[in-house]
Amino acid sequence: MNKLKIGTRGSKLALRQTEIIIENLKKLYVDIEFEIIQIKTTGDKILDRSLSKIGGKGIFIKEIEDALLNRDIDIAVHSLKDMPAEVPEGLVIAAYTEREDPTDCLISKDNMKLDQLPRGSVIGTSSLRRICQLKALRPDLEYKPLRGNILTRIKKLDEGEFDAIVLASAGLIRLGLQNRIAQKFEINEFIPAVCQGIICVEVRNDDDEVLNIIKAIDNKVSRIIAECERSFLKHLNGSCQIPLGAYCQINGNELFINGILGDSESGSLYRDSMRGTIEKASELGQSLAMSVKAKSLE
Ligand SMILES: NCc1[nH]cc(CCC(=O)O)c1CC(=O)O
Repeated sequence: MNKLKIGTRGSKLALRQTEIIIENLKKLYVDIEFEIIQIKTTGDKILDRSLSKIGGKGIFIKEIEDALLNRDIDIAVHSLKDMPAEVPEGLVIAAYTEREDPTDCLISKDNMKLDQLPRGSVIGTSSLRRICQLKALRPDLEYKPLRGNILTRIKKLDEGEFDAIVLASAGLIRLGLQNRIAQKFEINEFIPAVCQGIICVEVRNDDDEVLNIIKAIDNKVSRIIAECERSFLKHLNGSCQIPLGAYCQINGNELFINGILGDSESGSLYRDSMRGTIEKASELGQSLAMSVKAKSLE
């Protein structure tokens, strides 16, 4: 292998994340060349509707997976939180990165924190998970949809369309924009998206040569976190249409996962947590899914 073709979206964050993967690979393989191939996905093309309204799973992923299956690229780099729970036949996640800061954060006019925003302030976010959790803290604010890549969203805030917006801290940190963060939400009080902050590398599962190269940069802790949180996602049949979030922490052999399921109509939030050993990662994610589901049906 002398050249690796890497498929990615063309947003600044996607390209920075691809650079991170290349940096990790370059530490181990000095002779491999990298070619970056930018691919537009449905999520990049449709910008006037919420993800919850576009519907479907993997709208930032599908076209890149097709390129992988067609052998137009050798590997694909994705934000793991954008990946559906089921990976298509013929593909496999060969590596996860160390998790970047998993919190959600507030970016606001005059750097106001959530509890300093005047009643009626306009918050920009299209995420049902974020809206449910924000409404529980500030039912007196107004919530308006906001789509587009991170720089577009910050621009809309700066132009006065919103008083505050909520983003993943990881994306801002990766783009060197952490100085814009007014407040990071307390992680177990404001549960992140499943696998927020983790980047993954997807490969064809019959491509042994590439698989061997990529497996070398796999982070084993992130792999266990992904197994647990994505099992929670899978058993709730998760997509952008359902407000849900999970946060798994590993301490040695011990695993702790906190999860929420919301009801967009009523705004109710159902939460629970599970504790166990890392060998039971996927069972714990499943039990947690069953528990919050049962609470939501009570
Ligand atoms: N849905 C878009 C998306 N996918 C991953 C991230 C952030 C980076 C990450 O979670 O690793 C973002 C932007 C955001 O939610 O602010």
